[in-house]
Amino acid sequence: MRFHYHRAMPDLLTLDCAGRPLCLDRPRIMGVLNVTPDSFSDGGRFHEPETAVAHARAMVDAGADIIDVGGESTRPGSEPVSVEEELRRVIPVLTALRAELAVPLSIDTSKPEVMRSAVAAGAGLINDVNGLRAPGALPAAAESGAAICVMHMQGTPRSMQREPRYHDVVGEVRAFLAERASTLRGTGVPASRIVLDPGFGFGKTLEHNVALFRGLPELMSLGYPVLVGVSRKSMLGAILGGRPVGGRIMGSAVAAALAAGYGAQIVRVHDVAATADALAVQVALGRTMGRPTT
Ligand SMILES: Nc1nc2ncc(COP(=O)(O)OP(=O)(O)O)nc2c(=O)[nH]1
Repeated sequence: MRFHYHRAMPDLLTLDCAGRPLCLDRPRIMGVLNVTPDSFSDGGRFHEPETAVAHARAMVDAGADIIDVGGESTRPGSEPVSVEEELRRVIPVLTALRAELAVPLSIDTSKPEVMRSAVAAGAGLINDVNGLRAPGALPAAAESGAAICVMHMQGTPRSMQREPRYHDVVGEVRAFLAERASTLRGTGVPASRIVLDPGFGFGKTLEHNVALFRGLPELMSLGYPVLVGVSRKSMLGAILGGRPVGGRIMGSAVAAALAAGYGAQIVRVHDVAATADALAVQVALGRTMGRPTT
């Protein structure tokens, strides 16, 4: 059975990361580098620039195509970090990574000041879990020249998991992402700089996350690359019968392969080697709904 190429999908095979292109001819791996003391699964492990750079290099060696540097935890119930503190955490790491690594770098932030400084320090993609909703975030991202990953979140990290509610989670998330993409395009940002992300675990119950995952083809039909981040998240813990964070590597790798099978172009993960294996098998044996089969 031939899978028809998404007509809505532009012939977009390269994400423009401000001079470091990310080719989307196959599923790509975004390696997570949390430079925080309190991230939900690896907080504090890479707090120092030296250890952060060493971990980033190891992720690239294991198959990461882009490194996502984050200075503020967005786990449920997390407290915001000041601009100054976030800059203190991420800028030295971005500066060192820019000099050491050839892959594109991403900054995981919602603050326009951090976006601007991070791009100046070498970030080629702005990853905003807040969907550019902070004052000044949209122009900062648009003017940066970097690629932009816009993610859906209901509420804020502090409150989002209290009582997530949707009438039609896939339809509502799709509409939000469509509006964000259209608004960015209206500022002159080309499609080649836009990535969309449904935001698994950000103001969603397990049922919402499952519906969104199975609804990925509807997000793909918007015609932009889709990024999926479920690595080590509590939705997998629930699916695995309450499995703690440290026991979710296999589940995360399987989910990454399934996301790629639905056509997601980028997966954001902590465990790069396991994910690289899972994606290699998926590409070799699986269906790729977002791309022609021959
Ligand atoms: N685009 C995108 N960015 C994200 N950033 C952080 C997290 C949360 O995971 P992690 O960074 O491991 O935890 P923390 O926020 O506690 O640092 N998830 C996503 C995601 O799903 N998509």
